[in-house]
Amino acid sequence: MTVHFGWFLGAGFGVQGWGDPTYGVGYDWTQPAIYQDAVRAFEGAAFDLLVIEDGVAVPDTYRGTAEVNLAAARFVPKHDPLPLVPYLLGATSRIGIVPTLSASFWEPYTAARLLATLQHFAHGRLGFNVVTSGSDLAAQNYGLDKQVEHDLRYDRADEWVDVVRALWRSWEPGAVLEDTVGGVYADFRKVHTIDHEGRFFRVRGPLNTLPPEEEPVMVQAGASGRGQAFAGRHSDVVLALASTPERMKAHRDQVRQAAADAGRAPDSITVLFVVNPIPTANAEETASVRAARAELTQAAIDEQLQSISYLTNVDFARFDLDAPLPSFETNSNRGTLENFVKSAPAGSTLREVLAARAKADGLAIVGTPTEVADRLGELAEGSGADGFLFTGQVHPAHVHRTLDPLVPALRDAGLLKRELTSTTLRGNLAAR
Ligand SMILES: Cc1cc2nc3c(=O)[nH]c(=O)nc-3n(C[C@H](O)[C@H](O)[C@H](O)COP(=O)(O)O)c2cc1C
Repeated sequence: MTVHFGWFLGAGFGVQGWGDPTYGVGYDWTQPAIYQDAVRAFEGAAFDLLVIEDGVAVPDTYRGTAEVNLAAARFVPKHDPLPLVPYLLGATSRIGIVPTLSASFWEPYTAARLLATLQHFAHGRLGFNVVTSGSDLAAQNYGLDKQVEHDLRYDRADEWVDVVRALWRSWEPGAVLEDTVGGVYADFRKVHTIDHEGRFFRVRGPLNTLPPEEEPVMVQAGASGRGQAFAGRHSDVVLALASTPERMKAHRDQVRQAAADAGRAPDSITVLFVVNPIPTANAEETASVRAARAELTQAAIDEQLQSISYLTNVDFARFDLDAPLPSFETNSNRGTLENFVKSAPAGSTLREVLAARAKADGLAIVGTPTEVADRLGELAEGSGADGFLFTGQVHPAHVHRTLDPLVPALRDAGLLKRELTSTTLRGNLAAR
């Protein structure tokens, strides 16, 4: 049986290919062209969607400085993904395009209007990845001293989604008459205020543009219990990280239970796992790729620590690498911290955690194209996963190094469909 495939652009609309020997050769990451080339390749491969990550801060949590992040172009610089969307839509005709929006920093009215406009351009191919933005640094760009409490962010996001959808429904179907004889563009009886007065938002409505015929697909990646409850209530698609069939199954079961708890059909949510396939030519290359990835150099330590520091708002430079990692809580990405800590047995030192993460393939699936396809087949079968998002930058060489060998192997394995049968994202997600 085929499953869904897509691409998660983890670097966002940011620097692509820094560190690769061909960085910047014949392309400019600040311009739309390489993203258009990449999305054409994804559509040609019959991938259902492209998700574009986003964040709104320059990380300087690790060692109290932005030095490592700026030197390695990690999380920064990054363009706003929304202006890229029309370029990607213009380059394609079937694949879904999913930019990220923050329910913590966007007014629901602004989001509802912007997404409605883009969905008209997209003819049903738009999605939106809703995040609650755990970073204190981001909060400080929006007038706060620090980010509001974790679960409260999701309470606010719940109301945010309700308001966005109420605005999309503020025009009844059939409101637009375009009656040129009678001189009536739209029927005022079918366009309603929403008069929302909630805990976090006051919005009168109605939306001052036409709602799209098909509402954009809501995507979400919360991993904590509260994050999953939010997804269970509202999401069409859930993105998740897990590397074994058992963990994938557990995560998927939790999300489906959250949907049931919210009175929705569990099948109404498509759960996609993010993986990093690394196709190799043979066993020898597989071994050397694994060995290189397992080496805990200072650069590799910095790479792991800058990332976990930013994602948890905690400077990991303050922990002794050779002492057991103390237990602590984060108000930021709870699920991310839990995954990090669980990478090694309880009581492990920070260095042991980092080493275990470097050594384990994690999200990486290293092997020949057939081995990668077989592994994805096992993961899908063992977990019931609805599909996978490949993560990686859209450096042109990287896209082709990944897709050219893997697409035929995935098709041979019966996992990847040959074409997108629908012209809408909902339609493609409903088809297998
Ligand atoms: C695949 C994936 C993609 C994500 N994309 C973003 C993103 O673009 N921007 C962002 O601020 N957070 C992003 N997140 C973070 C999640 O929205 C969420 O905060 C995180 O998984 C922790 O879950 P929790 O908030 O329930 O604790 C992503 C997480 C995952 C697993």
